[in-house]
Amino acid sequence: MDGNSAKAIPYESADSSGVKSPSAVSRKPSGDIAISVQNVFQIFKGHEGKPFTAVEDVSIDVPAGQFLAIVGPSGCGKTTVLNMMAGLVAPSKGQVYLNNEEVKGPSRSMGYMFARDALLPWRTARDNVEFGLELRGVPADARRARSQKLLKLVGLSKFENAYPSQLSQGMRQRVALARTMAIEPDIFLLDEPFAALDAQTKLQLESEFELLWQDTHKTAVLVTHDLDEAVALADRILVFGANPGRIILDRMTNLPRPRNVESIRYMPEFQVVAREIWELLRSK
Ligand SMILES: Nc1ncnc2c1ncn2[C@@H]1O[C@H](COP(=O)(O)OP(=O)(O)OP(=O)(O)O)[C@@H](O)[C@H]1O
Repeated sequence: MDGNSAKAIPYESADSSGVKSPSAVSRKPSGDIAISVQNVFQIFKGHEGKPFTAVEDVSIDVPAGQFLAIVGPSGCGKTTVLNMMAGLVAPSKGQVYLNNEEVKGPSRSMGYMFARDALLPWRTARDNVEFGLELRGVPADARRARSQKLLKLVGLSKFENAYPSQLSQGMRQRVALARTMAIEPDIFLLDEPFAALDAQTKLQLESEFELLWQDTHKTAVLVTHDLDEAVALADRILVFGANPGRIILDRMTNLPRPRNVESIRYMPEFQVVAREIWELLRSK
C-alpha cells in the first residue's frame, strides 16, 4: 500500500503491549553499506486508534551493488519497510541510513518505482522519461539523448511521442521503468514494479530490467509477491513473516551472473532456493 500519508506513532508513545523492548544502539554503517536499516519498528494507528505494530525490530544491511528482494504474505510490512528506506515514512523507532547518511526524507540518490506507476497524462512518453532530468536541470540535448537511448532499450522508440492514454499498461510500465532508470539513481527501490502486467510482458520487462541492471550493478531492493521473480532477479532474499512484520529468513541465492531471467528458472539451483522459500511461507 502507499504509505505516503502514513502517520507513524513514535515508539515511546505507543502502547507497549506486544512491542519488544528496543534491542540495540544505532551505529553508523561502514563504507560499503548502501542501505542500513537498524532495529526499526513501525507502529500505526489501527482500529479504534489502538497502536498496531506493522514492523517489529527489523535490521537489514544492504551492501552497495547488491540486489535484494523482499517477499512475504500480504500485510507483513514489505512496503512499509521500503517506504522507510525511501524516507516516505519515518520509523516509530530505529534508524535508516542511505549511503551512511541518516534518512530524514526522500533522497535524490534513489529511484522509487511502484506497481502502477502513474505517468503524467499530459506529457508524451519521451517527456515523461525526461521529467526527473528536467527537475535536475539536465540540458535539453542531454535529456533527449538519454530518453531516446532508454526508450530504445525498453522497446518503445516508435512510441516516444505517444501519450500515456495511447499506451497499454505494459507500455506505460516500460515508460515508468525508463523514467526511473533515466535519473541514474544509486539505489533502486521497486515496489511490485511488474505486478500489473500479463505473464509474458512481465517476463520481458524483468529481462529488460535485469539487462539494464547488469550494466550498472546499482543497489536494488525489490518488493514482490512473486517468488520466482524474486529468485530470478535478486542476489539475496529476505522473507518476512506477518503479525508483526519481521524477518524470518535471510538467504543469499548464490545463482550465477550474468543470468537470463527466463532460463535460470529451469536450473536446479533455482528450484532449490524457490522450494525452500515456498515451503517456509507455506508452513507459516
Ligand atoms: N498508513 C497506515 N496506517 C495504518 N496501517 C497501515 C498503514 N500502512 C500500512 N498499514 C498496515 O501495516 C501493515 C503492513 O502493510 P504493508 O503495506 O507494509 O504490507 P505489505 O507486506 O507490503 O502488504 P502487500 O503485500 O499486501 O502490499 C498492514 O496491516 C497494513 O494494513
